[in-house]
Amino acid sequence: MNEKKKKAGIARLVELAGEKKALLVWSGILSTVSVFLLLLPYVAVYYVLAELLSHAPDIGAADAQYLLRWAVWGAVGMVAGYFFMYIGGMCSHIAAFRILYGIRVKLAAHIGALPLGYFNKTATGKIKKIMELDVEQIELFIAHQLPDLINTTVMLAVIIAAMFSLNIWLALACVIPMLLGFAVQYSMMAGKKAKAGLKEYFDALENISASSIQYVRGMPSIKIFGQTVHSFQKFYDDMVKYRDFSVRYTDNFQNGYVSFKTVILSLSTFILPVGLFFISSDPNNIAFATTLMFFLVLAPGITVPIFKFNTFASTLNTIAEGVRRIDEILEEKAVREPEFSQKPSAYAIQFHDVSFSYNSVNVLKHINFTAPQGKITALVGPSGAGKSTVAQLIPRFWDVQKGRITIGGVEIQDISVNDLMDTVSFVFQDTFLFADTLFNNILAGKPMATKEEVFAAARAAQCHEFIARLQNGYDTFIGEGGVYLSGGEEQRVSVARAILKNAPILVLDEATAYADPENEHQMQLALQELIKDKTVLIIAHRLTTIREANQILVLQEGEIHETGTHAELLAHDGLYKSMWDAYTSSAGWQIERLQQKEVFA
Ligand SMILES: Nc1ncnc2c1ncn2[C@@H]1O[C@H](COP(=O)(O)OP(=O)(O)OP(=O)(O)O)[C@@H](O)[C@H]1O
Repeated sequence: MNEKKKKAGIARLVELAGEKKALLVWSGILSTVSVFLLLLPYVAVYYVLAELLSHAPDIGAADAQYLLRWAVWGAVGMVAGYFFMYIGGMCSHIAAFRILYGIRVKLAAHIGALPLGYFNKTATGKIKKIMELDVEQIELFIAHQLPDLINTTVMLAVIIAAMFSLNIWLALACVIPMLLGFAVQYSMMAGKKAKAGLKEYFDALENISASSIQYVRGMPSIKIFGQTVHSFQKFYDDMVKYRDFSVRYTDNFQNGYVSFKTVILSLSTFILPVGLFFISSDPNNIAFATTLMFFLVLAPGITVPIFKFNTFASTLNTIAEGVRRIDEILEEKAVREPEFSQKPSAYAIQFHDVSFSYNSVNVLKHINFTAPQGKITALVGPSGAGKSTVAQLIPRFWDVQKGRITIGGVEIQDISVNDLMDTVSFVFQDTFLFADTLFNNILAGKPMATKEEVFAAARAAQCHEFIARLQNGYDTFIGEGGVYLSGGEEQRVSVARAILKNAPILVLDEATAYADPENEHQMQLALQELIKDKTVLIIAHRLTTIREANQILVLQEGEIHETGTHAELLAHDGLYKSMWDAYTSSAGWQIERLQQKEVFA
């Protein structure tokens, strides 16, 4: 009930800016000072006009000194105004980059604390767009538009006040059309329809960002199947949607904007008839003629701040939407950390009646098993049975909804995320290597490791030889601009990383998937080194790789269907036996080759 009202838009942006807003205040003050200075040339024009018109029949009688003095004041105002504007701009730029940095660090820290399950592929594009584009928009706004907003508001207020103090009728002739123009624009840019349109615009951009990442990643498949961009339906649809939306959006606002622009550019047209009406009734009123001329000079000058002001309505909406999306990430629930981390002293993994659903689709039902310390437990089963989900629950990709998972008797939610990550090593099917040297890629397993430790891990993972053959050895750069490794080589590098990390629990999810028969043997040697004395949970479709496991859990439709050793399960003649028969008949020739290799090894 007492929940603090959530701030939005600029107010939330200022909140996000935190203590860095002092510079923003300075920028605002300096901008305001510059406005007053930049108005000096207008004041000079007014007094010069007054002096000249008061000597209308004989302009040569005007006080030249007086005119010169005002001309100098006008010039001084202009130079000083630009100087203050420059300093104000510097302040706002420094503030903007600091705030930008602060927001990115905050986002990065929060993203780092999110459960690993959050990072599915769609989220990647979305996060990328928010961290790059939305944050960038905020930088532009703070550096340029916020000082302009202050500057323009003050300038308009002062000019309008001056107009009314000079002549109320001429001021009304100028201000009424201006207000009407704004009203039309505001109703279009700040109305519900515009906000909905903006949301649609941001969604369209996020979709394009996400689907373009998928498009680029999926390029090999698209090429192999000889298809075109049109065939990658999602990307194509998103681009069409964006195009149609942009045309519609522009079309909606075009009428309003053109009317607004026409009115503002023709302010003199409204001032002139009113002025002429008054002059006709009192032709000798020099003071009024001076004021009228001043209004006519001022009218084109005032259009610049008016146009700037006009863009703010849409900018404010854009910023509000950007800030909302940044908050969407910041509000994403981080992994809940225990108040006091308990470190397990033993490393058997136990699932106690665990059930789990993704978005209310139940994928694991009442899972109970123990993966004993120092032993190998294999998870097998048909595709979609829930094997990876079981494995991913251990390092808390997601938290279980029912039941408990313990390591050495300690519930995983009572172990701090850092300690849990130190306890568990993961080797995935899709290895992620950083765009860095091979040495640093292995070092990531234990950042404080010595060179010798890194080399020893690489030797144990059977990758030392191929690394040594590369021209730059361990200093070879991986990825863009460097060398590309085969899938099997990449997997061995990630095994080297895991060997270096030397965590007591090891989860291998299809870790040998990319190994061909030639390097499968090497991969097996690497894994044997890695799993020594560890609690190992291994998922493999190649059933030959898990024959020696101490226990095999057979999963089907989210339930443990059978448990036993390879021999026991074959004797049982159930699901495992039929999987084994299917596997060995389809892969028979490969097994023969591997067995031959094992004999000769
Ligand atoms: N992030 C996710 N969001 C929603 N559903 C998911 C997610 N990940 C997996 N699923 C679903 O959960 C079920 C189990 O998936 P899981 O990947 O655990 O199975 P698996 O046995 O490892 O399959 P495979 O052998 O094909 O890798 C599947 O129906 C899958 O579609």
